[in-house]
Amino acid sequence: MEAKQYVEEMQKKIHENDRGQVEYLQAVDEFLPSVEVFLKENPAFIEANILGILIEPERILQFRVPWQDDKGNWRVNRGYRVQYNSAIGPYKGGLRFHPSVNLSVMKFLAFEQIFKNSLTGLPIGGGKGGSDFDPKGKSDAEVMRFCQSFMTELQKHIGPSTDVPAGDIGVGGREIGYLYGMYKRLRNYDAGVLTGKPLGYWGSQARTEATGYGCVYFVKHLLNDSNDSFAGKKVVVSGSGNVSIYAIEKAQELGATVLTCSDSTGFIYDPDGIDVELVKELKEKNRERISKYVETRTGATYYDGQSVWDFKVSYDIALPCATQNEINEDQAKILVENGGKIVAEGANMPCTLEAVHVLDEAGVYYCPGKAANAGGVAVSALEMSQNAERLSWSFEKVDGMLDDIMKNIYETCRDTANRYDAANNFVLGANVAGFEKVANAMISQGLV
Ligand SMILES: NC(=O)C1=CN([C@@H]2O[C@H](COP(=O)(O)OP(=O)(O)OC[C@H]3O[C@@H](n4cnc5c(N)ncnc54)[C@H](OP(=O)(O)O)[C@@H]3O)[C@@H](O)[C@H]2O)C=CC1
Ligand SMILES: O=C(O)CCC(=O)C(=O)O
Repeated sequence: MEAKQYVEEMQKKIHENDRGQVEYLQAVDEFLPSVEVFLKENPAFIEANILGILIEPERILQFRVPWQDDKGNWRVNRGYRVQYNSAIGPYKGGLRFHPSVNLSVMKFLAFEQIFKNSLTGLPIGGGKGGSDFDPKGKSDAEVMRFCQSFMTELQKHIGPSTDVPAGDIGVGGREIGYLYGMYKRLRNYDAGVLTGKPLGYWGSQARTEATGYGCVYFVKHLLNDSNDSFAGKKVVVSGSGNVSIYAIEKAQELGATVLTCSDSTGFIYDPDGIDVELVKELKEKNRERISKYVETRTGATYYDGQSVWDFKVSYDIALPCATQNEINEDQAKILVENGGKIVAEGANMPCTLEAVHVLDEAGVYYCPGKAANAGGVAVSALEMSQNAERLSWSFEKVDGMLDDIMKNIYETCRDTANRYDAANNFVLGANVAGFEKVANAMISQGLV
């Protein structure tokens, strides 16, 4: 069968089988057409029906999570773990606690994680999990009881050599601590079962910073290719969580001015450059709304209920770091009109397919999340290595390794795109390079 026909048949089948799973189908629709060039050159993969097998998750777990709130009421949420592909290593990927979590969101994230993890060059397979539990507005005790109940079930399915969860939206050091404590109680000591652990007990230096820093390192290497740098650049960032904070910090350290940050209620415009220490205090420490920023920084403006991506202001680089589908087609047009030349995704799938098309047409360098935000999971894999050898490496060592890994990912995407006469098509580069390694591993293992 011809590669084109094979890919189209796969797309049709998945749309029939998983009707209504909007985010998941979007991720698949981005991926499948871009590996056609590779399959054309390698028909043996078509004969092995590699896509048909790869596209089916190895296992999907769904479970109930009962927990008691501070008033003694019993509540229940839905828990998930999608163990998508283990061809190159144990399932690896974060846990998301957010009311928007459903099976489609979990599957899209786990699917993208397969190729992201492959791109890191480290031995990690793809998985993702989470719950529709909303930690916002809950007391520490409520979050703790939820995490303990969640782990009571999840522990049956994970382990340092089988599946190693970490954080994502709504899951930071506090949640990882509660989850780890419960795992340890039920299964005895196993430091490597979760990553993103606090530094006091088996966490890795630079894991907190890794996704945001890594995203900026990816862009740094892209800029280096044309003898350019972050110095003097204007940057817009969305979100004010883990990824955003450290993307802002590193971009400013490299000489850029970051003009914006946001949360789900509105955004901040600070023409003098975002005060990242203030954002850390508000969001990481006090769990406040970002609107509080302007109480301290009076030169900044808060735009209530509005998106950064509707804002008209001149900038060079956009780093969407909040959530999926935050930039639609119209907003991509505004981004281009604003002068944006590079979009690097700190978040997973923050641009719709239509938005990506607008950016491509305008010649914007579009760096997809599975490449640009791979620094977080890469340092998670380094945390696993440190846990296994019962050692802790220095911040400088881990940060240096992160920079090298991001350079390697950037060059792999660039060179793979060039190999298929698709210069600067980092979607093709990331998908083909990530896929090739996983597909080869699956075939050599007998496609089981
Ligand atoms: N943490 C990591 O290591 C990695 C994270 N990512 C991705 O980066 C993104 C951000 O994750 P992370 O920083 O860890 O998460 P956090 O929970 O730390 O922060 C998320 C930020 O995004 C905002 N946000 C979340 N959902 C929405 C929404 N529906 N609309 C508008 N704003 C929203 C939040 O605002 P509010 O506080 O109001 O909810 C918050 O500012 C996600 O796409 C995640 O999958 C990718 C790779 C690794
Ligand atoms: O650190 C990890 O294992 C997971 C990070 C993650 O969830 C992601 O890359 O989207």
